Amino acid sequence: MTTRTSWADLAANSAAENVGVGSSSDSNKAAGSASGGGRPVYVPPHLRSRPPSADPPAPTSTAPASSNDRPGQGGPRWAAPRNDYNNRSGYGGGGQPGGWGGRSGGWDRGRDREVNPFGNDDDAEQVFSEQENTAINFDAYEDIPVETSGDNVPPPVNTFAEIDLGEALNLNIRRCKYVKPTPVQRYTIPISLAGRDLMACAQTGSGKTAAFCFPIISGIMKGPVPQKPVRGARTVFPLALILSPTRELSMQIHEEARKFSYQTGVKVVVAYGGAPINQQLRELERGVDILVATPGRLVDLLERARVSLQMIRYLALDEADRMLDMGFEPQIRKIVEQMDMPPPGVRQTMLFSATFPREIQRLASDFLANYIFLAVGRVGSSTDLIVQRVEFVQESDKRSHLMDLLHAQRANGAQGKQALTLVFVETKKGADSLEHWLCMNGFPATTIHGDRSQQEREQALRSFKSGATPILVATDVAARGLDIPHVAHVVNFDLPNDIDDYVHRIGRTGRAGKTGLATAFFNDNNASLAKSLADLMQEANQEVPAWLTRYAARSFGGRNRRPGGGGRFGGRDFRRDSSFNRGGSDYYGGGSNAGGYGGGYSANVASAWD
Ligand SMILES: Nc1ncnc2c1ncn2[C@@H]1O[C@H](COP(=O)(O)OP(=O)(O)OP(=O)(O)O)[C@@H](O)[C@H]1O
Repeated sequence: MTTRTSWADLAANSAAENVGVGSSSDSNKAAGSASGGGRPVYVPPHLRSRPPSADPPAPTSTAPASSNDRPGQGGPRWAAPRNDYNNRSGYGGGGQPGGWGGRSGGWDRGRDREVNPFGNDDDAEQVFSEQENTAINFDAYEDIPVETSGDNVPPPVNTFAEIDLGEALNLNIRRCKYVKPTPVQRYTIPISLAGRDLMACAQTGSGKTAAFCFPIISGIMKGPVPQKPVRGARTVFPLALILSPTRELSMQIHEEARKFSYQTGVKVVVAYGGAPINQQLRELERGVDILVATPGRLVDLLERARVSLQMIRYLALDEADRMLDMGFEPQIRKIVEQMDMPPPGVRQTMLFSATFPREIQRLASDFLANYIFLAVGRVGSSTDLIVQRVEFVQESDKRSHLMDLLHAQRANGAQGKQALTLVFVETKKGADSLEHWLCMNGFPATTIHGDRSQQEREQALRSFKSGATPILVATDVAARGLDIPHVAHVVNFDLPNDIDDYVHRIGRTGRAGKTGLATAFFNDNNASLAKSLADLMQEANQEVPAWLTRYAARSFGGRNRRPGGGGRFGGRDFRRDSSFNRGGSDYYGGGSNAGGYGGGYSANVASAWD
């Protein structure tokens, strides 16, 4: 069953492509803070922004300390690069008489100059610098199937230039070297700018982060200056809330959003668990327009009355299906429904994921008003770009099999090029023990899981990204959202129980138009996954081993079994399902924009989700 030769070729090709045709150099830093393998100690975002001593002093302000103050909005910030929002009342004089006006782009009140998030001091970059190529492979997306449904869906755009995002944001898009919008961006940005609620399902690695960040930043830039409600002096009132399920993903979104909002006057702050809350509180007090947070830490901040959601205009849930599954749903309901957030229809709500099971769509619809459903891509991941292999490996043989793969990868890997391998395991203990074993056998590995301290998690991620430790053993904490360039190979050492988790895991490679390789070890313990795995692979034009097909045919009753065959991925609006009986047109509005792809897809998704 071993396919060492062909596997090795694939790994080598994938490695070469991942290294040689890397994604944006900026994106390498996007995850955070986290890059910079040479740095011994993690420096939290707010400390990274400490002023150089030569910085000019912060301007004096006579304005009251409103947490939503946007520094610089009255002055040269708007004057220099942009002239498109000059006529907005409020962004200038108003309640902030010259308060921040003296600062050219990006001065932060009471402290220092806005640190340039594009600054290129990242060690991780140097490892790959020769090979960096910032272009996303759009050819891979040319004929991508797209479906929209809902009332009056705004038409998509083809270029960023067609959209009035504002000059400062456009400049940052160019700094990110985004030449044109990805398909999910082409559709979602006009929808969001039109003020519509949205449930968007698009493949892993296809640019969803920018898809929700751009309209939020642009909307805050253009929107009226908020009047801070009278409340506890230390309560802050963000205008936008972006929730994500893991700390590392929140950090990554924060870093991305900081780049997009550089010199726009829009202030982005992150709050997540495992890090000292006092530092985050201090950062919040300096002003926040967009708060990126994990649910647990946000609840803490809300209960301390240090954050109020009263002024929220935009709510985005990244990995929304995960945020609404059993683990997170109570917290999310508390945040969205039981605190002081404006209701659906008043705020604008955007939900994004690569997977959207029907049951979760139903739950999610509670948070939305007259929303548009968007599905980009045929399946729940850019699986055409990811070569998927599944090998039958008994539990007791997994380690030696992994060793074979790694040796083959090492032997066939492109000379001098560093390809990263991400190995998913079931348990935290299993992660530690596999990491130890790999290190003992001469393969530098590190691990990320929920039993490690936050500092250890961040250090592990930095070390992996930089290439210093090219193997990362992870639990599902690393399965979603993380955008790590140069991951050439994802190994499912232990397969997950849920096919959606598999989709997200393999999506850590093959991102932004690049190809990748995913290998799964399958044995009897995974029998319940056989059917959905075989269906997924078939749908993505992958070679399905005959033995897996036989397992699939035998697997009855597994939780992932999808009777009716065919696809099961999130490309269908549950409101269009015949079993959805809540008022039909009332609810769904009937305006379907489905199109752009043929019956195959529709037929497949029609049988989705039993
Ligand atoms: N328009 C664009 N042009 C070029 N690169 C882009 C563009 N938009 C996004 N990217 C890059 O594509 C990569 C993937 O983007 P992102 O992390 O937002 O994917 P995602 O859809 O959220 O994936 P996941 O489902 O895994 O969370 C990032 O490195 C990002 O910088």
